[in-house]
Amino acid sequence: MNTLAPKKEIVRLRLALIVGALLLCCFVWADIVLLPTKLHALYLYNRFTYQLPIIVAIIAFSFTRYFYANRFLILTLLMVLLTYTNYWLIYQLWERSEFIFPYEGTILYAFYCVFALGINYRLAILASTVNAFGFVGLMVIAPVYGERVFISAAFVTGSLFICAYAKYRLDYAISLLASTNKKLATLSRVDPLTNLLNRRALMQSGEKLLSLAHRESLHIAVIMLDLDDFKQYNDSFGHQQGDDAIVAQADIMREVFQRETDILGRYGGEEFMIVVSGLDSESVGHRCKQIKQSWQSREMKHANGATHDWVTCSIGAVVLSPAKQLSLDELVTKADGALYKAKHAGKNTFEVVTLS
Ligand SMILES: Nc1nc2c(ncn2[C@@H]2O[C@H](COP(=O)(O)OP(=O)(O)OP(=O)(O)O)[C@@H](O)[C@H]2O)c(=O)[nH]1
Repeated sequence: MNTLAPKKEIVRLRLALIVGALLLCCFVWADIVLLPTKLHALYLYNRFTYQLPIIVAIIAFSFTRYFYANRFLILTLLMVLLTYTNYWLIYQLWERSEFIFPYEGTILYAFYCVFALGINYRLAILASTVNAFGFVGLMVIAPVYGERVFISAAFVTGSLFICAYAKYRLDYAISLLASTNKKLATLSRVDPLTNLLNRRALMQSGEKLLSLAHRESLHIAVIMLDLDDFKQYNDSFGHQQGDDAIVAQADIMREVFQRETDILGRYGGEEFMIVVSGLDSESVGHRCKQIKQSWQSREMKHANGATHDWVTCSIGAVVLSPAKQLSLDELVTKADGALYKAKHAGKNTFEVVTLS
C-alpha cells in the first residue's frame, strides 16, 4: 500500500535501503566479535560478496525507470535473497566447524523488507512461505540447532507469518482510511439531496474554470436559477414534495448541461448555479430555453395562487467575452441581478446579460 507520489516513494525506498546497508555493516562488526577468528574470512566473504552487493545493486537499480513499477517484486526478491544467503552462511559455518550461527537474522530481514521497505502483504506471504521452507530444508540437511530444532523452526515460521499477517492488517487499515478519506472528500463537496456540487465546491471549481477560460480565451457564463413561488409550493405540498422539485431541477440541469467541464451546483435552498465555458450568449439563451421547456413538459402541478400552473424556474445569466476580465464573485452578482430582472418580468423566464 503506497500513498506517496512516485518520486517521493523512490527517494524513501533509496534511503531505507541505504539505512539497511549501514545496519548490515553494524551487524558485521557485532558478529565478528562473536565469531572465532578462523571463521572471519568465511563470514566476511558472505556479507561483502553476497548481501551488501545485493542491496547496493538495488540502490543502483532504483535510479532506473524500471524500478518504480517493479519495486515490490524486487524488494520481495531482496527479502528472499538476504535470507537464503544467511541460510548459506549458517550452513557453511556449521559444516566448517559446527559453529551455531543465530537464525534471528531471518526474522530481522523479514521485518526490514516488509515494514521498512513496505512490500505488500501478498508478496510478504509469498516470501515468508519461501523462507520458511528454506529454514525447514536447512534444518533437514544440517542439524545446526540440535534438540532445539523444532522450537527454532516454529519460532522462525511463526515470526515470518505474524509479520505477513501484521502487514495484511496494516495494508487493510490504510486502504480503509484512504477510501474513507475519499468518501469524506466527496461528501464535503457534494450536496446530498441533489448530488450537485455544494456552494463551496461550486465556487472553487468555478474559479478554476474561470481562469482556464481566460487562459484559453474562451467565453465564460454564470447562470443562476431559482424555483418560482417555491414557498407557496412547500406550503401547499409539504417539504418532502418540495425536495422532489429541487431534485427535478437538478435533473433538468444535468439533462441540459452534459459536458464534462460544465459545473453544476446548488447555490443554496432553491437557488442553483451553473458555470460553463466556451458558450456565447446565443448558446446560453438556447440552453435556458431548454430548461424552461423541460419544466413545461414535466407539468409538475404548482400550488393555487402561484404565477404558473406547473413548477417553473427563473434564470439569470451573464456571459463574459474573452476580451473582458471579471472575478467569479462579480459574475455571480451580475447573474443574480439578471435573475432579479427575470423574476420581475413575471417569472418562468430568463434574462441573459452579455459583457464584452
Ligand atoms: N423543500 C425544500 N424547501 C426549501 C429548501 N431550501 C429552501 N427551501 C424553501 O424555499 C423557499 C424559498 O422561498 P422564497 O425565497 O420566499 O422564494 P419563492 O417563494 O420561491 O419566491 P420567488 O423566488 O419570488 O419565486 C422557502 O420556503 C424555503 O423554506 C429545501 O432544501 N427543501
